[in-house]
Amino acid sequence: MNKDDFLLSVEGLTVSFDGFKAVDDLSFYLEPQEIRVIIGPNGAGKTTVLDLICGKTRATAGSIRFRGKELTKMKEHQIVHAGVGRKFQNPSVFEDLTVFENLEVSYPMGHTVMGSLAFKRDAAVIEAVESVAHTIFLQDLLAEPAGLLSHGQKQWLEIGMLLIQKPALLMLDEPVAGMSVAERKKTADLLRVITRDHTVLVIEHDMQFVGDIADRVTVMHQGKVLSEGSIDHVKNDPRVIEVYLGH
Ligand SMILES: Nc1ncnc2c1ncn2[C@@H]1O[C@H](COP(=O)(O)OP(=O)(O)OP(=O)(O)O)[C@@H](O)[C@H]1O
Repeated sequence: MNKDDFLLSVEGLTVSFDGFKAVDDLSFYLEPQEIRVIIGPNGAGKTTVLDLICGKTRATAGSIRFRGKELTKMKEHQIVHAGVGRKFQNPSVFEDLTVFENLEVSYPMGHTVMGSLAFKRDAAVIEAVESVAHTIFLQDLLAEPAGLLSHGQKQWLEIGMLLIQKPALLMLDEPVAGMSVAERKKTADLLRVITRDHTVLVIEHDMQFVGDIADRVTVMHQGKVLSEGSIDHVKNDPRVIEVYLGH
């Protein structure tokens, strides 16, 4: 694949915190519409990589190219605008608003929560909300306050709040943590649907789930790539077994 064909190219990415390199000369490449999962032991630098891509943390060195743009030079809101959506580990939905309203306020029209509630709903917004609600299995719960949803449903709603902004790259930090087995399975189905239009970068520890969703797996250790490839490739890599899977 030509380098320009990658959706995201991370090269030589490094960040030091008081001399400690949490991410150390890291390079990896994402193809359009792939699901990539980053795995690795605690402290390997996985979350920091997502922080660097979304602009929350500034790189010490290296480059993050996304659709021809250099993200390391951009501010967080510019990176969102460029098409990168990030979901953190804990769901942060608006508990007092309904499912419909949570999706509506996330629709990319620059509304504040109050401004958005006051404005007249137009057909395009309603259509987008209903379509996303269907994708995230909440089409029958549009009038339900988000605070009454299960933990798993809140996670899906938050994914929906990103989807409605149509990011080209969706980054999810441990999306199935705290979910039931049935919810994990539905989330795997959801991610497969999402990749028809989006590239997905996921951090995950649950190896069953990783095997269910990953096109490719990148294993991190001490801020670097330890191994990369299919789930079978990394599962059988003796270095991965030694530092991660064997524990
Ligand atoms: N802002 C920061 N300042 C100082 N050190 C940090 C900062 N952010 C992360 N670190 C350190 O960088 C290392 C990598 O942390 P990170 O959270 O990226 O690891 P991780 O692979 O996501 O781990 P986990 O699986 O436990 O979430 C850790 O040693 C952490 O303490």
